[in-house]
Amino acid sequence: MRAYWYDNEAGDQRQPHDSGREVHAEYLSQLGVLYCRFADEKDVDKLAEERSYKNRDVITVSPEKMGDVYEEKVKSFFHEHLHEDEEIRYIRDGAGFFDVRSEGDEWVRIYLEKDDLIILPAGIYHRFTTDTNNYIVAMRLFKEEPKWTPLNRGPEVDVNPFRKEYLQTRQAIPSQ
Ligand SMILES: CSCCC(=O)/C(O)=C/O
Ligand SMILES: [Fe+2]
Repeated sequence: MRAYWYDNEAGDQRQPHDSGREVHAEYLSQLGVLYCRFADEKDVDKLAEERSYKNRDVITVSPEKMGDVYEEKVKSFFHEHLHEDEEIRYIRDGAGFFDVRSEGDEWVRIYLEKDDLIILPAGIYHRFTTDTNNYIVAMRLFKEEPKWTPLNRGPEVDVNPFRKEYLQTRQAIPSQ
């Protein structure tokens, strides 16, 4: 895992867009974003049990696996959105970028590779993209049935109760 401020330069989303300004895991945790490195899948079983995650699936995001819909899918993952549940992703192969909004509404880019696990809190605005290798395999954990429900950023979603709850719990974040 490596986290840094996104450079906001135009260009391919799959490029690193690395401003060179690093972000530490402690700051991510202030945003409610938790990171772990698990070499053993049993550690994920334990985490799933502790947090009452009953279901999981494995998604491969690549042109080989997805065919014609790959570009469309990557575009939809990169559209800024939130979920009403936590997003837990455990990377099994390949790599990709999760971008999360900071308390000042800037993008923090988090690069994840095999054995990295991330937990994004409900209500945080974020987006995802593969890197230039166009290949990631991720385990997705679900409390209930496997389902991906993004709520794209907009005035209605800004006042979504899960968004408001997220902002309330993050009120005391000092800017970095
Ligand atoms: C690599 S998992 C696919 C992306 C995804 O599920 C998501 O919610 C991105 O924000
Ligand atoms: Fe998401």
